[in-house]
Amino acid sequence: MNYGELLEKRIERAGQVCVGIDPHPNLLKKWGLEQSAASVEEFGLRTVEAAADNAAAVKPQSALFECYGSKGIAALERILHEARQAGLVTILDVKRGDIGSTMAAYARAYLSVGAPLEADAITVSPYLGFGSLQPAIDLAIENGKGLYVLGLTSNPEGPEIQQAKTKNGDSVAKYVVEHAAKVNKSVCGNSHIGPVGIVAGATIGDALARQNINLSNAGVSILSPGFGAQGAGKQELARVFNGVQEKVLASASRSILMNGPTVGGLALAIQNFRSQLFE
Ligand SMILES: O=c1ccn([C@@H]2O[C@H](COP(=O)(O)O)[C@@H](O)[C@H]2O)c(=O)[nH]1
Repeated sequence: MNYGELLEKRIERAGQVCVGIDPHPNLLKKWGLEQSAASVEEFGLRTVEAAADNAAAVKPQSALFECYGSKGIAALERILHEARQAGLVTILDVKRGDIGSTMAAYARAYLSVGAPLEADAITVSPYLGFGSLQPAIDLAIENGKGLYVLGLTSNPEGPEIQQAKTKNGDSVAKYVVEHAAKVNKSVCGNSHIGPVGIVAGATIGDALARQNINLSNAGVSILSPGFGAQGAGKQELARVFNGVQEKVLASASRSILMNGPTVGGLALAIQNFRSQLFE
């Protein structure tokens, strides 16, 4: 099964919702956990349990595990493994991007079958040139994995680069989307979700329309952070993604995780997030 098929199947069952696993120090404290690798593992596993029946995907934030060194990475490995066992789509938010030869190694680290940090998809940065991502694209296609390329990120600093104009007058973000669409078309004709998705924050206002970015025929899954703690809600989902809402995988971390530490509290928060956006 390729990434698009996996995601579609899971969304059909549990909705267009992704739960971020971001064990920030203040959340660990709120959950009554100390700051340690064992705690972030506990934090992640409880979140996975809560998401298992209520979300399509989980998105661990790699940085918040890397803080704890090798033990934090081991915790991340276990969480990714358990999430995949639970049938969740795993998107590792690791925002990798490097020259092609190194990108190939990053791709092997996350997108190889049986790798310790194997995920179903990862986030990648196109700012060394879209072509630098080719080794990751190739491995994703080979192994039925996915990539989410940073297109229009949810943070306020994003537009200065992402919405800057390229030589032909189009924005960098439009260029990124067009390249993603080209890959998806070559793999699956754009009628289904292809291996290359786009990160587009729910906080970007009318950026898609202003830059004439068409996501409807691009074969992309749209990973959309910005909900909850960053301020976006149902109105933004409708306005920002007018006409392409069915492609959105809405992601929230802190606004859900603040409802821990119990699995029941987290599960309810995920259900509420889903119903507030999609019902
Ligand atoms: O454009 C982007 C890309 C990634 N993120 C990541 O998503 C979560 C958001 O957390 P919240 O607590 O829901 O704000 C976090 O891991 C970011 O690194 C993003 O916010 N925007």
